[in-house]
Amino acid sequence: MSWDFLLLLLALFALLAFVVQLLRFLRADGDLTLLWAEWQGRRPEWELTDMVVWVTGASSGIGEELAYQLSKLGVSLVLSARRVQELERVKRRCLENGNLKGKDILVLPLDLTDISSHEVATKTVLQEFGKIDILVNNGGRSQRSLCVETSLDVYKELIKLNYLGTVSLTMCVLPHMIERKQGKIVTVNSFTGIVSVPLSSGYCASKHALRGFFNSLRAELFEYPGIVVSNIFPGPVQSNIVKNALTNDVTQSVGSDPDQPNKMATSRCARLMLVSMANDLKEVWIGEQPFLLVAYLWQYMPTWGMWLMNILGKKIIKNFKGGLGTFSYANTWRTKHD
Ligand SMILES: NC(=O)c1ccc[n+]([C@@H]2O[C@H](COP(=O)([O-])OP(=O)(O)OC[C@H]3O[C@@H](n4cnc5c(N)ncnc54)[C@H](O)[C@@H]3O)[C@@H](O)[C@H]2O)c1
Repeated sequence: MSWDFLLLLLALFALLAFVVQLLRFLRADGDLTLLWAEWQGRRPEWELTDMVVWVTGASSGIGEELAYQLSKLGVSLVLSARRVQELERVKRRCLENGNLKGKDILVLPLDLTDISSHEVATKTVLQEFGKIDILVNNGGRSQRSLCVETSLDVYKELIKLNYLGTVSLTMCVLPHMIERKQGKIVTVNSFTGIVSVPLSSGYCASKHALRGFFNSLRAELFEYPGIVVSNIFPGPVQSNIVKNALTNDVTQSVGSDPDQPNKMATSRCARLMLVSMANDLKEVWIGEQPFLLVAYLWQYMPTWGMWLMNILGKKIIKNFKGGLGTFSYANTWRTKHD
């Protein structure tokens, strides 16, 4: 066999390996660090047991599903949102399907916009369980309205809830984590904290603000390597986020979500969040294609990302005005993961 032939074989093999990796990447539903952690990293079942985990927005969607998966890991859970009956329902399901006893779950009603209540809520958790290992800043609301038609009250509400409410609760919990020199602050951001999309200007602004705040906070906590500040950026996930999204009027919500079947399963998103927590990942992207690729494009080639968004934006706005799902343009090229 000649050297030329051997080199050709080697080149073909390298090309094949590259194509396989590219295809894997195109089917990925998380960033590569996260998928590596899921494959080779620490498992939530080993790492997160015996922890006290406080989840805001636990009455619905991602927070609710996270509560169910956490309840199977043997953690102590604090469930917060505004509606007590909904939290009690989630608690009952956690007890039915998980490994916890009634005393392991605290239902703690909390309105993120009622900032004056956050200190008392934090003290209540500490009195009940003596520590907070993980704060999951998950509660929030989205928006579907054109900027030019939107009342300033909508912007105020989104910043008050998504940004200031989250910052305020974090500031209440932080001194306790600093005292213990350990803890995890996990904030559910969004792809819209990276990519700016039409119809969500106030929501994008609140999520971009969260990204800036928590990245600065992490840098300030350099003396406390045991405190992990983790930002989770999901793409579209099945939940009530669009149904409850604000419109151009702060008293009105959207009320329905035609896109629901086209989104990532809530259970998959929650599982990848647990993997991130177990592996102390600091920036985590979770989403199906093509949304994940759009996030990569926006982050690494912003001019192309903005060019693409101008094209998609027209379609998104047209769909919204026609009462269709805003993502229906993406249905032809989606990966499906359970
Ligand atoms: N579902 C998605 O497509 C998606 C994508 C990216 C990011 N997110 C983020 O995920 C988080 C969870 O949203 P979801 O998708 O599960 O939606 P959801 O509407 O199903 O759940 C939102 C939760 O936040 C709570 N909440 C709303 N206002 C509150 C307030 N004033 N005080 C306390 N709690 C309040 C709700 O009661 C609910 O429990 C949000 O921060 C959202 O921005 C969602």
